[in-house]
Order: sequence, then structure tokens, then C-alpha cells
Amino acid sequence: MSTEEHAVELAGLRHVFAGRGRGRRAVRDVEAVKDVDLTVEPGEFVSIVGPSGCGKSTILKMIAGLLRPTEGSVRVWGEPVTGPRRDIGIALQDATLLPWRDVMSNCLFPVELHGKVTGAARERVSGLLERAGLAGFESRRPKELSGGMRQRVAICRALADDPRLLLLDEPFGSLDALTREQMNIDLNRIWRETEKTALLITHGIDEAVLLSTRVVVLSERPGTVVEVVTPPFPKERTKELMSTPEFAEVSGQVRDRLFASDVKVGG
Ligand SMILES: Nc1ncnc2c1ncn2[C@@H]1O[C@H](COP(=O)(O)OP(=O)(O)OP(=O)(O)O)[C@@H](O)[C@H]1O
Repeated sequence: MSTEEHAVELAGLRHVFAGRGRGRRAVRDVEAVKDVDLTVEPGEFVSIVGPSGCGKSTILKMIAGLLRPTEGSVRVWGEPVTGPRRDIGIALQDATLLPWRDVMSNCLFPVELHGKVTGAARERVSGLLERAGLAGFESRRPKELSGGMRQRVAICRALADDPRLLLLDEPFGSLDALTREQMNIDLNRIWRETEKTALLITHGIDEAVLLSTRVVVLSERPGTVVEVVTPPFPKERTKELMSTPEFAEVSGQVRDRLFASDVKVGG
């Protein structure tokens, strides 16, 4: 492990999805991301925003070890990523909970995959569920929960094996605006209390500014970093913050860059 330990280090990252076939039915190669350089420090909450299809999920999958870069390197805690890692937790847009398992055993699933479920793991999950406002729902099945509750379970599950890095791909994309705002406040609290490093992909500019220590703006596909905005707010974020002129200014900065980034960078 390197002495200077970044949580995530992306250098010259490029990914091309290979095409297939020939002639009129051929599917062309797609260059999803290129020249992505980004470093995330321990304890940060970094959001990635960018136009639809600019390669955000592709970047996340490469960090998670689910997809190999065509060029460049991905390091997590100083080590090259060669496949899925136990110290990375992931939550996606769809909660993808197992319908026949209750909340507790859904959360314990990644712990089971990696070994034995100990009393300590159960306790950790109970603590997470409590922080997520789900105490008392441990024995419920996913279908007995609301959409927001299911997403909270998915985040608890991502944290269940005590990962050092949390990867979130549009986890609240399917929720209504009000629930989403509440989830953001909850996620900020969970992030502060668990002291994890988090990387979030989102289409929500306000969500990114509200949650993040840094917001990374990508260009249109092939996605590359065009701006990094640092919201100058304390770690604890509140709903009230969103109505301040300072918040509006930072959101405006991200929004302007995002619309400007609709212009292709580097051809
Ligand atoms: N498995 C795949 N095979 C081929 N092309 C793919 C594959 N996955 C993604 N792509 C292409 O790569 C590009 C980037 O996709 P990606 O899902 O990373 O974008 P995104 O920024 O996350 O999009 P969105 O914001 O719409 O969710 C898109 O053009 C997409 O069509």
C-alpha cells in the first residue's frame, strides 16, 4: 500500500465499449470516458455530475472493479483495482433488494458473501438501520416498505460490511422531490457519523451541492473532467442551507459549467 494514501485515484482513465458485427447492422465502438484524472481524499464526499450518457456510471463501475479501463489506472487506497473489493460498498438507482429476505437479512447479504455473519455485524447493521430511521423495520420484507425506505435499506446494505468507500449511483433517482430532500439530509448524517469516503453520481445539481465536499462536472461523452467546484459549507448540511444565497451561487456555478459542458470537449 502506498504511503500517500488517496481513497481513489483515477489517472488518464479511458473506456471504450467495443462494437460488434459488420455492415449496416454493425454496432460501433463507444468511447464512454477519456482522460479522466481525479483524486478523492479519505473522508470526502465527492459527487459527479454530467450530461446523460457522458460516462458517469462507467467511471463508477471501473472504480468498483466491475469494468476494466481501456487505458489509464484506477487505484483505491493506493492499490490498483483488479476486481470487486470487499472494502467498497455500492448502492444503485434501484434498491435491488431480495424480495424473500427481510430488511436485516438483506443488509447482512454482503457480509454473508464475504464470510460468517457475526454478532458484531448484526449490531453494526442494527446501528445503521437506526441511523437511517428504520429501527423496528428489521423483520419487514421489501414489499412492505416505501420506495424511500427501500433505498435507505440499500444504503445500509452498502455499509453493512463496513466498507471504507461508498459508491452511490443515482440512489434517489426514482424518488419524489420531498422524499429525496429528506434522504439527502439523512445521507449527510450517515456520512458524517460513519466517517466514510463517498462518491455519488447524480443528475441533481442541488443534491450534489448539498451533499458534497467537492462536485466534479464532466463534459458530454466522452466524459472528461471540466470543472471541480468546492461548496464552502461545513460538513453538516441542512435543508435551510438550500435557501441561502451562498447555496444558490454554488449551484449556479455548477449549473453554468454543466450547460457549457454540453459542448464536446476535445472532439
Ligand atoms: N455495456 C455497454 N455496452 C456498450 N455501450 C455501453 C455500455 N454501457 C454504457 N454504454 C455506453 O457508454 C456511454 C456512457 O454510459 P454511462 O451509463 O456510463 O453514462 P451515464 O453518464 O451514467 O448516463 P446517465 O446519466 O444517462 O445514466 C453511453 O453512450 C452508453 O450507451
